[in-house]
Amino acid sequence: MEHEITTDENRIEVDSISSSVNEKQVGSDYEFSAERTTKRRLLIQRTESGSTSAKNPVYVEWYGLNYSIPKENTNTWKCKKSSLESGKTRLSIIENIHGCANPGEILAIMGPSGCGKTTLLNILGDRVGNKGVKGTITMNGFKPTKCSKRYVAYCTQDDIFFPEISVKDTLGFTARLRLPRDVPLDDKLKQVDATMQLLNLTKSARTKIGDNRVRGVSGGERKRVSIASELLTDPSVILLDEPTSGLDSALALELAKILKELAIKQRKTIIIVIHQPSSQVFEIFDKLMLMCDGHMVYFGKRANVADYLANLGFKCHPNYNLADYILELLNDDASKQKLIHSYANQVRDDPTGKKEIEKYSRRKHDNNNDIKQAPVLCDYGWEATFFQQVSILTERTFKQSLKDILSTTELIHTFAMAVICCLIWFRVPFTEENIHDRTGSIFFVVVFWSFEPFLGAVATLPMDLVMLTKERQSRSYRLSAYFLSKQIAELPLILIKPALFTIVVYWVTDLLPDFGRFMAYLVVILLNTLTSQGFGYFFGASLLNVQKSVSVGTVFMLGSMLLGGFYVKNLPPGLAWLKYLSFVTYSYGLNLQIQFDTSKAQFRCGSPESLGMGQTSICDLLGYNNSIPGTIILENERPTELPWYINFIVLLAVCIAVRFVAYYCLFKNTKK
Ligand SMILES: Nc1ncnc2c1ncn2[C@@H]1O[C@H](COP(=O)(O)OP(=O)(O)OP(=O)(O)O)[C@@H](O)[C@H]1O
Repeated sequence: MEHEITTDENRIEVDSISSSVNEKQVGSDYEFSAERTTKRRLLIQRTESGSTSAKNPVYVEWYGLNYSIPKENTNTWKCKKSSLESGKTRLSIIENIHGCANPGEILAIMGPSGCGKTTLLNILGDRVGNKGVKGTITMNGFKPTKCSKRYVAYCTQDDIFFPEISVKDTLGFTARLRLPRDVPLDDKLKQVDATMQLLNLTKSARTKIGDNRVRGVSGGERKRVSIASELLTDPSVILLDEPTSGLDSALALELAKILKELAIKQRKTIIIVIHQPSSQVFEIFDKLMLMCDGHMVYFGKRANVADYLANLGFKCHPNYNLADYILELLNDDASKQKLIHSYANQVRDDPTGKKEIEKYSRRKHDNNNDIKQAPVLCDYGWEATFFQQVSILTERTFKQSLKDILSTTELIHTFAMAVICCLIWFRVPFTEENIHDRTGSIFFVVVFWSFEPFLGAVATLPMDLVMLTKERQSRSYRLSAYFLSKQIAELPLILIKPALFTIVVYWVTDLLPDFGRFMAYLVVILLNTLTSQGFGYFFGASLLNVQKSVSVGTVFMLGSMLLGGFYVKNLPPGLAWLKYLSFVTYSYGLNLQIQFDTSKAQFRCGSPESLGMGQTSICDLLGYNNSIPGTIILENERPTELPWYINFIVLLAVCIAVRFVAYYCLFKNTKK
């Protein structure tokens, strides 16, 4: 044994455990040795003195917790009864749960799959809202507030990250957003390095996180990044949902030891949901809560569980892993019923479990009266100022969106469309018979740069939602900072493709050879791109579902295209106003004005042969000898009579307004 760590309740010989594990695990990418143990200890000690959690330990207690969800078409008597009581059929997910977790300890929650462990953790981490939740949760004896939630870190079962960002950057952004604002940036980055070393992530620091589309770090490394990003913020309470899944046994044990040392040295309160811990990991836990079918089966010291079970007639063989044995019992119908009833019987005089947890909570017994009786307070509403939030999030969004918006596939796609347009409309002559080709190319480019940015934007908000929710729940930043940074970061990226496309296609298809007109045409295409991107954000924010927003948004875009003035010149009587609702009308109208409303636009008169059967030349009709002025064509082609500046102002106003509406929808939809 190298060293002993003493808690108030029991002595845990953390390092004696390590000696029984193979020093070098075959197939593991992990250095597991005495050297590693020393390193871990040094890293934790280095942060020990400056630890926020050490200064703000938090005692978490909960009692009488119930959670139910609406359920339709159920025939069970239980649901019928609750239906009568509440006027609604409800399904109970967890019932009458109580427990407590003290600073310096690890509480493990175990039970078979689907028994309600994650639900309980979600409730403790305030991730389910108030609907359907009954019971009391306290932090240092007070109800949790927005402020106290900042002291709670929740490491979810699913690791949620931006796939294109590297491990180090991911942790760096978290540190900059969530570490106290008075900590200098250098120290925040040092903290990132220390946390990466602690979780052995230094080797993969520059590797992107990845996902099922992008190859990145391994599953175990991603899990460690997830844990690192929570540990980094130095929380007083850490909730971890299956942190060891995807880790090999050596890594799982090392992680358990890191958590144990953090708990003891930094006075952290750790609650961990775990499926099947090895016996060494199991030994590290201080308290244990067993659940089955939404009920409690045991709450108390981990060291006492074997005796508790033995007294009920379930004696574990000394050579058998106790954790495995417990799960076997909880998966067996007869034994689980006995265990549920025994526990219910034990607390029958204490229906909410309040008295029971007083036995185990050290809140009233620990020495520091100031802390244990105080609510959890914080100095600022947010760790980073609004402008810091915007700048950090802009940098992060830019890094991620750069790979999404300007990916090779996207660039090839734009290049291919430019080639097709150049081939189809190569040097369209300024002749009467080619007027339709010219207006067709103008319309197509407007429509292309409506659909392309729309489809790119419509999915981003629903896809960011999980990350947004996770980070907003830990009060990392304001929603307005997120939305503003998204606009700033994506603005230059979204404009690059239409700009390149227009530069090439404009000159190859031989639109009006006038630089000023070209620039005006380009500005309209870019403004049109931003407007349709804004509509993408709007549909994404209002429906927050990729499939639904794409479906509804596509109908809107097709409607805008049909009303844009190219396909239908004369709408049915009474419906002519509809064209003013389409932003394409304004962009297309503007570009027609740019191309035709000038004396430079002259179109050679066509002959009866070149115009085709039955076509009468405009020159013959209006008495032009050689060429038709563009203004005459504009009269016939343009979708509205509006002057160019009105078209421009309306397009600009729609572009800005739709973003405000999108933000409002996002705000409404993400508000609890
Ligand atoms: N919002 C919900 N809607 C429908 N069912 C739900 C909801 N929340 C929880 N449940 C159900 O409640 C039960 C408990 O779920 P929970 O995720 O808490 O289980 P668990 O013990 O964490 O399982 P696992 O170990 O497999 O993750 C499951 O049967 C789940 O399907």
